[in-house]
Amino acid sequence: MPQKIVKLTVQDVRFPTSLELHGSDAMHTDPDYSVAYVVIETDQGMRGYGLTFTVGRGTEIVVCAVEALSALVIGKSLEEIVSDFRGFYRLLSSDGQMRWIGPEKGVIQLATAAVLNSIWDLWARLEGKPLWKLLVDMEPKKLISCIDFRYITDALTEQEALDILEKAKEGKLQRVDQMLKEGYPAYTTSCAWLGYSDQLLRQLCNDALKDGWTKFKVKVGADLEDDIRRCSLIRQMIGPHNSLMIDANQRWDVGEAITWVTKLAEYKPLWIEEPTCPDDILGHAAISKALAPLGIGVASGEQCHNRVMFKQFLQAGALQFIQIDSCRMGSVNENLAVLLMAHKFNVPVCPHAGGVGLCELVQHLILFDYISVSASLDNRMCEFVDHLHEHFISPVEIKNAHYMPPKDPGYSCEMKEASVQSYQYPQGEVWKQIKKQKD
Ligand SMILES: C[C@H](O)[C@@H](O)[C@@H](O)[C@H](O)C(=O)O
Ligand SMILES: [Mg+2]
Repeated sequence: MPQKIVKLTVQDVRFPTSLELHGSDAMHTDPDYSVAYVVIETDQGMRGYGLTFTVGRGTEIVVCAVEALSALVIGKSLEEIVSDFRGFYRLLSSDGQMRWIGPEKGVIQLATAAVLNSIWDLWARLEGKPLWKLLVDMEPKKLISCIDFRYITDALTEQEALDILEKAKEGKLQRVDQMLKEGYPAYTTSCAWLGYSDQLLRQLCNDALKDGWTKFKVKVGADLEDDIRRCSLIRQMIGPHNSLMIDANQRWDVGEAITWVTKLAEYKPLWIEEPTCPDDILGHAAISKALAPLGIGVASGEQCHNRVMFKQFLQAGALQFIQIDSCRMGSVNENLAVLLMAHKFNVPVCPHAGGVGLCELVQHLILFDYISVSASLDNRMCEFVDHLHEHFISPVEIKNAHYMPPKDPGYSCEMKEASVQSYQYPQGEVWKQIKKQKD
């Protein structure tokens, strides 16, 4: 019996993380981690859950965009959608009256991600598999049929994508077993948000070392003296062999990025993340070239709009680490394209995660990448941030600094009903209290 989607709801759910400066960086000094939370329902009572991550006030705009897209979803059956998923992706991303406000970028692409994430979740639930397993078990031809190759065939053809997936069939079962036993390597960003005091940073870093973390990311970019002090402190605590990454969240101009990072080179960062404007492909290429002799790579992607931008970053040799994001681009469909392109260009994928639900979602994609695409763990790791997992029905499981593969069917982003109620903006209890205290 086909599952016809008869309902789509979207909610504005915000967490007051700015109160303790969790998530703060050189550009987002007081973020309230938020989601546009989507629930779709079929005529047979099945549900799919999806979300996109946003920050604070921006959420209400994303919610409007999801509402605008909902008419394209309601009335379709899941079978109809997944039998031509490429076509459905195009329907959402190329709607003649809405593509003007994108195309495939910004608010409308965040909304597309939320909607498509809920469809992938529903599909995986109906197959009784966690999303990563749905992808891993899917025949290459079917996987390819989910990807829109428009604008990327000069970098990756369908045939090349198929060949990559066919080739990676070798050793796949062993890699599934390995992941189930060991999990996928992770790094932590939780210790060193920009707004944290040195004392807190020290304490969190100490705890993380005790918990077996070996890779740490530090926020930089607002004040050079602060950065020198914080990087030196962390490097001293973690020792010479653990990894340190730094993240400027787009703070600098190109020349400034090169000078600033050169001054931090003695702390041996593996990468500088988002040194400049996320749209500046040639700028990133220039920074990469200047920092290569220092052994520092450039990473970016959490605010990279779409597969076309990633294509150009790869073609220009502008990034040494590709940071896919489960909610910024057009969901699994578009991320599959980027994983395959990154493989062709031989650039490791180290996903962006954190926020609300980003770890829950992206772990599926990186497991798929290892098992079915890259077959390598060299220079690869997935971000982890230890906030807000308690609001999810199937939260991530971290063991010994590794993501353990999720077992529950779906895409892991169903939230607890009580959390959605309390944190809904502005009517949730938590926000009412905050307002009362302010008044
Ligand atoms: C506002 C957010 O916390 C960002 O700072 C965060 O996503 C960050 O760039 C990261 O790499 O985790
Ligand atoms: Mg970042």
